[in-house]
Amino acid sequence: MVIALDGPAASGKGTLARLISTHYGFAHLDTGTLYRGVAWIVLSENADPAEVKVAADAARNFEIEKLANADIRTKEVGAAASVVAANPEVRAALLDFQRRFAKSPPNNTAGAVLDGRDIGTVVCPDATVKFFVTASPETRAHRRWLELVEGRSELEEAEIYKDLLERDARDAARDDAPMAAAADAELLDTTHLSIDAAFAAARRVIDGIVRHCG
Ligand SMILES: Nc1ncnc2c1ncn2[C@@H]1O[C@H](COP(=O)(O)OP(=O)(O)O)[C@@H](O)[C@H]1O
Ligand SMILES: Nc1ccn([C@@H]2O[C@H](COP(=O)(O)OP(=O)(O)O)[C@@H](O)[C@H]2O)c(=O)n1
Repeated sequence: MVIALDGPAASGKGTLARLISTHYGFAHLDTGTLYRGVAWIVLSENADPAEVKVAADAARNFEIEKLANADIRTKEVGAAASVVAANPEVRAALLDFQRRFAKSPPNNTAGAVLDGRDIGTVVCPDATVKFFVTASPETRAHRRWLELVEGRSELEEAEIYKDLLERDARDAARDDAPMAAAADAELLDTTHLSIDAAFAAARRVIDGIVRHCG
């Protein structure tokens, strides 16, 4: 069983994916880590994320273990991730790993949960359950600000808001696997939902589909 969660930055898809994976005992892959990882490697080589060949080489040689001590959650790495993610060669290099994870999750778990931007549309179009998780831009910026200020108190919320909108626009406008809700995705707007309430809503959808199928 595969559960796909897509949606814009800081909408809560990763939080939901982690809770779902723990609750159902499924393996979880945060696919944003792959794009952030490639971006981090490019930036650490002092190269430009927009350089097609450099980013493609980094993606082809990518190993998740290389990120052990990398700080990939920063705003700068997020912005560079959305630049390398628009490169079709980068996307092609990372596709196989994601599909293999979904098909044969590690530790033989009964299912896999993947979150990203194109899981329900491109990576796993046959996923059992698909969510498109959203929240208002103001809510998302506030959540990301709360998350980032812990380590980097100089960041302004307005700066984060601008960055999220730029990243969303780039992710939605690219030609290859743009961020989009699959036609059969459940829309989950978390703007006015606590984490617990969003998780309960997701569980109702999953349990309903599983009951219907099984
Ligand atoms: N429903 C919610 N209400 C309040 N905060 C939330 C909610 N969902 C997620 N968060 C918080 O918002 C931040 C971004 O969530 P995250 O799951 O990382 O988003 P995404 O994976 O979509 O980028 C995290 O600090 C998380 O704890
Ligand atoms: N399946 C995916 C996952 C991430 N990405 C890219 O990677 C960037 C970082 O993804 P992320 O999921 O870590 O970002 P957040 O939502 O956590 O801020 C996104 O802005 C996208 O450009 C993608 O293109 N496709």
